[in-house]
Amino acid sequence: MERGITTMRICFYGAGSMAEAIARGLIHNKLVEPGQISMLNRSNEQRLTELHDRYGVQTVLQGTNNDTYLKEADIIFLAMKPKDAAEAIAAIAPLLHSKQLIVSVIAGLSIASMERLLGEEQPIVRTMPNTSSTIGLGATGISYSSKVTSSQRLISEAMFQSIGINAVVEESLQDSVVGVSGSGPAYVYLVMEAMLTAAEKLGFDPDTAKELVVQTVLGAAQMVKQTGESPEQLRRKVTSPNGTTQAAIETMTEAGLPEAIVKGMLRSSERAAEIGTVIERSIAE
Ligand SMILES: NC(=O)C1=CN([C@@H]2O[C@H](COP(=O)(O)OP(=O)(O)OC[C@H]3O[C@@H](n4cnc5c(N)ncnc54)[C@H](OP(=O)(O)O)[C@@H]3O)[C@@H](O)[C@H]2O)C=CC1
Ligand SMILES: O=C(O)[C@@H]1CCC=N1
Repeated sequence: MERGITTMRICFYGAGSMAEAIARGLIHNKLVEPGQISMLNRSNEQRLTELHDRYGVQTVLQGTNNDTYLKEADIIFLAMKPKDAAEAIAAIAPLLHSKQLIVSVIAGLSIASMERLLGEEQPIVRTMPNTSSTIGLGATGISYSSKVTSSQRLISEAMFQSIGINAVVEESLQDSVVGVSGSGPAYVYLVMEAMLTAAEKLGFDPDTAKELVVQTVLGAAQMVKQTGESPEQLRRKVTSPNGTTQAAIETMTEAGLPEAIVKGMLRSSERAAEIGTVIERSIAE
C-alpha cells in the first residue's frame, strides 16, 4: 500500500513568501507535522532561522551538505523566483529519482520546461497558488504531467485543499490562473489601500479606517459567497437611485476603474507567458 501524506517528507526548494504560505497552511491545518517539512534557500540564513523558530521546520542552505533533504523527500516544492528557476532545477536534477513528486509554484514555468530539466519520467505538478494559502483561504490552479499517478494527484489536491480551494485546469490555462487568482490578492490590497487613503481624508484615524475598510471587504466577499447572488446584483442593492453609491460608482467608472482592472489582469497573465518564454529560451541555449 502507498504511504499517505502524514508520513511523507516535503522539501521546499526556495524558502520565500510562497513557500512559507504553503508550509504554514499545511502545518496549521494539521495535514503534516513540522518535522516532515524541510526548507532550503540560497543565501539568506536569517530567513531560515526565522522559519525554523516560527514553525519548527528543518532548514538548511542549498549547497551546504543539504542533499539529504532533497534526496529523501517524497515531495519537492519548487518555490524560487522564475529568474532563478532553470539553474536551480538543473542543479538538483542528478539527485532526484522518478518516485519523487515535483510541485512547482513558479509563474510561467511550463511542464515541458521542467521535463527538459528533470527528464520525462519525473512526475510534475504545475500549480499557481496565492498567498492567502497562509490562512487556509488560498485559490490554486493545478495541472499534471503525464507521469503523475492517481495517488499522487489525490495527495496534491489534498495538500492544496487543506490550504484553500483548488481547480484542476488544462495547463494552457495556468497563465490565466496567474492573472485571476495568483496575482489576485494584490488587486484587492490595492483597492483597500485606496479605500484607506480616502477614509483618512474623510476624517478617520488609521485604526478606525482599517477596521471599517477590512470589515467592508470581508463582508462583501462573504455576501457573494453566502447569498449566491452575483456581485452585480449585490452592487445594485447598495445603489439607491441618485444616491451616494451611484455618485461614487459613476465617478469611479468615469475614472476607468473597471477597465483598468480587466486590463491589469490580462497583463498579469501575458506577463506570466513572457516569463515562461524567457525560461524556455534560457534552457534551450
Ligand atoms: N508571492 C506570491 O504571491 C506568489 C508567488 N508565486 C511563485 O512563487 C515563486 C517564489 O516567489 P516568492 O515566494 O514570492 O519569492 P521569494 O523571493 O520570497 O523567495 C524565493 C526563494 O527562493 C530561494 N532561492 C533562489 N534561488 C535558489 C537556489 N538556487 N537554491 C535554493 N533556493 C533558492 C531564495 O533564497 P535566498 O533568499 O537565500 O536567495 C528565496 O528563499 C515564484 O516563482 C513566483 O512566481 C506563485 C504564486 C503566488
Ligand atoms: O508577481 C509574481 O510574479 C508572482 C506570481 C503570482 C503572484 N506573484
